[in-house]
Amino acid sequence: MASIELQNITKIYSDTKRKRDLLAIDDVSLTVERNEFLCLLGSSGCGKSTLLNMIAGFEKPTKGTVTVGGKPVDGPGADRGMVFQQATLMPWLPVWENIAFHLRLKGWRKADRRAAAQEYIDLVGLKGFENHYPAELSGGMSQRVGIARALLLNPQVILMDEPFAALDAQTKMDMQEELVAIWQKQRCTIVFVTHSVDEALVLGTQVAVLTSRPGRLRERIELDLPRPRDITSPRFNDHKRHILNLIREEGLQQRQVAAA
Ligand SMILES: Nc1ncnc2c1ncn2[C@@H]1O[C@H](COP(=O)(O)OP(=O)(O)OP(=O)(O)O)[C@@H](O)[C@H]1O
Repeated sequence: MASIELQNITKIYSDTKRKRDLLAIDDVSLTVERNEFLCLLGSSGCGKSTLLNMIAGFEKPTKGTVTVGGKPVDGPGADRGMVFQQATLMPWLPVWENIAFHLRLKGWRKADRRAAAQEYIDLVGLKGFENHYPAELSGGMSQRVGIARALLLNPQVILMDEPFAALDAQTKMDMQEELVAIWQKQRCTIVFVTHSVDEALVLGTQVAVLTSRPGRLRERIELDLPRPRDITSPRFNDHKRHILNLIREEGLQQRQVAAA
């Protein structure tokens, strides 16, 4: 059974201030198989976050259906973990309590929460920082906490919305490598939003390229590249050239529409 299925998804936002509707997503159908790492790629405003938020259950499609593990999505659920661009940690709680926060809501005892958190603290490389507070962490460390928090409930699916966008180049590369290692170890399905072609090619098993607004599925590309990815290899660059051409065509079409 597919992990995620989007069937003929359309999303229209009502812009009440300007008294008009905005077609954000137009008839997108997409299947994500179990253990796949799908990168959603497209220009700013093409609807990547909107699609992700519909899988998360934060937004409802205007038309179409979203199912995860065969069940229709009708709101957020523990089967889907979410990682945002900013880690949104609770500043008054130490690292381990931030990671195990869901367990606190479920009424787990402190010692059990602490033990459950440790496994994920080790997994994301935060050993030694268990009792640090968010203000004492770097951007990359905060994102590690966010990833550990999402993994703790052992979700089928992890949804990531540009989680490394605010990090410096070196930390970003390190985090990408770590994320691939975690994904290989945990065997979960990841949908990862990015506007970086390189990031999509380094991470994904597949890339879904969206058109400029309204977001439609322009092309889905299977990445048959060995890991770790060699960003200088001819095959990597063939994919990159192809995707950049698609994005360039999109930009051109958008400018022609705007000028008409
Ligand atoms: N809650 C909302 N109400 C109204 N319009 C919205 C809402 N959320 C998003 N939009 C609009 O829908 C379109 C798609 O937005 P979305 O954030 O999904 O794009 P994106 O591809 O993730 O962009 P970016 O890469 O810049 O984050 C945009 O035009 C945006 O203004």
